[in-house]
Parts: sequence; structure tokens; C-alpha cells
Amino acid sequence: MFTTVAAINFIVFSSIELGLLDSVGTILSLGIYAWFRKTGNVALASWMITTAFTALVMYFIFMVNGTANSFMWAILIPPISYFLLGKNWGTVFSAIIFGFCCYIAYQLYDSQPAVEYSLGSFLNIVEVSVALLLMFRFYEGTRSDAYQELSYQNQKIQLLAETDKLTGLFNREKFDQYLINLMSSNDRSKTSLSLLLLDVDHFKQINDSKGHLEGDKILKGLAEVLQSKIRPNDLLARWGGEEFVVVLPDTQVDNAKDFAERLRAHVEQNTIVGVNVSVSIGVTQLTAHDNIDALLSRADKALYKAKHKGRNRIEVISP
Ligand SMILES: Nc1nc2c(ncn2[C@@H]2O[C@H](COP(=O)(O)OP(=O)(O)OP(=O)(O)O)[C@@H](O)[C@H]2O)c(=O)[nH]1
Repeated sequence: MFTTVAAINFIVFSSIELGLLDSVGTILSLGIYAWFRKTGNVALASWMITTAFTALVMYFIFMVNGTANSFMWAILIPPISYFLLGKNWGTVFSAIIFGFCCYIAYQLYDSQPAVEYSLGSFLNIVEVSVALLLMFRFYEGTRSDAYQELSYQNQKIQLLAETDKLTGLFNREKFDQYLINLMSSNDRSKTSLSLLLLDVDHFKQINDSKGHLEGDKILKGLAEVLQSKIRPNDLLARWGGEEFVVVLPDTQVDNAKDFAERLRAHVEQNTIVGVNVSVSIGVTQLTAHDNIDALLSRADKALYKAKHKGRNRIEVISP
């Protein structure tokens, strides 16, 4: 920008002084940029640019004594200083430049100069307008890029916060949240909602004989099997350890029992990553007066019953 303005001043106005001033601006900008590329010191480069630009603008306004719409150049200081130095120093630099303009304007007011409108006045308006336009375009670009990046990172954090790392299923927090929402949604889904609590049998023995890593693979494999068996509206989550929970909306307990039996049989009849495993499942249904704890406690009792009765089976506790 300085180079263009310097050329205009040298060629159009034949003004050595203004041309030199803008050449100093060009040299300073290039010097600071080169220094920044070498050191990567953003903070100091921002200070140097803002200070140099503010000083040059003040000197220019002083030199032409506020004539020819030279005050326009002061408008560029707030966007530059706020963007590069932040809220506090942006305010300081803006106050300095506007205070300085008021001072010069006050002198002019006293001396009551003739109103003049020259090619210089016009070019000052054009140059500052173009600079402002480019500056705000750049700011908006960086703002929307930052916003997009932030949204993306937020989504990632949200996903991490509600996902179980090993299986990729929803975790217990997400499960709680989902169930609370579902239970408060409407009465019909409230009372026809069933829940399965599923636990791998003798998993400690599997871990002991095959190793913890193999145990992890089995949990992952089981999660995939369960996921492939549920409906799109059902929710499968890892309850913790070797326990999984399945929420079946719009499902009466008899249907939930049949589904649980099919799941159990499927696991029994197929190997998971080459290992024979079995699961026990506790089944129950939500009542109109249940809260989450009461519902889960019933499912847990049903699961305990299944374990107690020999494992690899399902047990139902109806409300
Ligand atoms: N590999 C692996 N093991 C886990 C994980 N979470 C819990 N476990 C193991 O799961 C086993 C659960 O053991 P128990 O609670 O005694 O239950 P169990 O051996 O399955 O016996 P029953 O439930 O009574 O049939 C423990 O050995 C835990 O270390 C995990 O993320 N990965």
C-alpha cells in the first residue's frame, strides 16, 4: 500500500517529501515483515507495525496540517491496532490518533482555513476506503476461519465427551442424558420403554487366560455385534467394564424379552474374534412413576438373578 501511495505522491503530486514519507513506510513494512519471517515473533512484529504506521499517519497529517482529507488516514488505526494488539492497546492507539486529530483540527478551526477540495483530498478518500475494504475483508476471513475451526473442535470435544474410547459406543454420561430426554419427552414412549443390562460371563477368566488386550478385542467385537442387532431408534451404550446397556424405545417388556433372548442366543452360537463367550441379560420396562435410578436398579436386579441362576440366560423383572 505504501509503495502505491509513494508512487502517486512522487508522480502525480511531484511531492518529494510525501513520496519519501511513504517510501519510509514501505521500507519499514518490508523490514518488519522480513524480521518477522526470520524470528516468528508475532507479538513484537505487531507492536512495530502498529507503532510505525501510527507514527507515519500522525506525521503525514501534521505535515499537510490536516488539509486534503488527510484525517481519513486516522480511521485505519483502530482496525489495525485492535486486531494486532487487542482490546486495551487498541484503545490506547486509537485514543492517541484521534486525540492528535482533534488537536490539529482545533488549530485549523482557530485559523479558519479556506475549504479546499483537491485531487489529493479525493485520493486520500479513495486510498483509505480501499485499505479499509481490504482490511475488513481480511478480518472477516480470519474470523470465519477461526469460527469454523472452533465449531469443528467443539464437535470433536463433544464426541469425545460422549464416546467410550475402546468400543466407540456412547458412554454412560451420554446414556444418562439420552434417557432423561426420552423419559421427559412423552407419556407413551415413557411407559413403553424397555431396558436391557448385558454383562459378559466370566470375563475375568477370559482376561486371565487370553490377556487383557485380547479381552479388549472381545469387548470391541461384542459392541459391533450388538450395534448390528439393534434398531436405529435403540440406543446402545457401554455401561462400564464388561457391561452394556440397551434402551429400546416404544417396546413392551415381552418384546424386549424376545429381543434379549435372540441377542443372547446369537452371542452363544457365534464366536467373537474367535473366542466363545456368553452373556447374561437383565430386562425390565419403565413405569410411569420410575426415575432412572429405579429403572436401572430393576434391570440390575434382573441381571444379578440371571448370573445367580447360572449365567448365559436372561431374566425379566416386570414393573
Ligand atoms: N480387557 C478388559 N477387561 C475389562 C475392562 N473393563 C473391565 N474389565 C475386566 O472385566 C472383569 C470383570 O470381572 P467380574 O466383575 O469378576 O465379572 P466376571 O468375571 O465377568 O464374572 P461374572 O460377571 O460373574 O460372570 C474384570 O477382570 C475387569 O478387569 C476393559 O475395558 N477391558
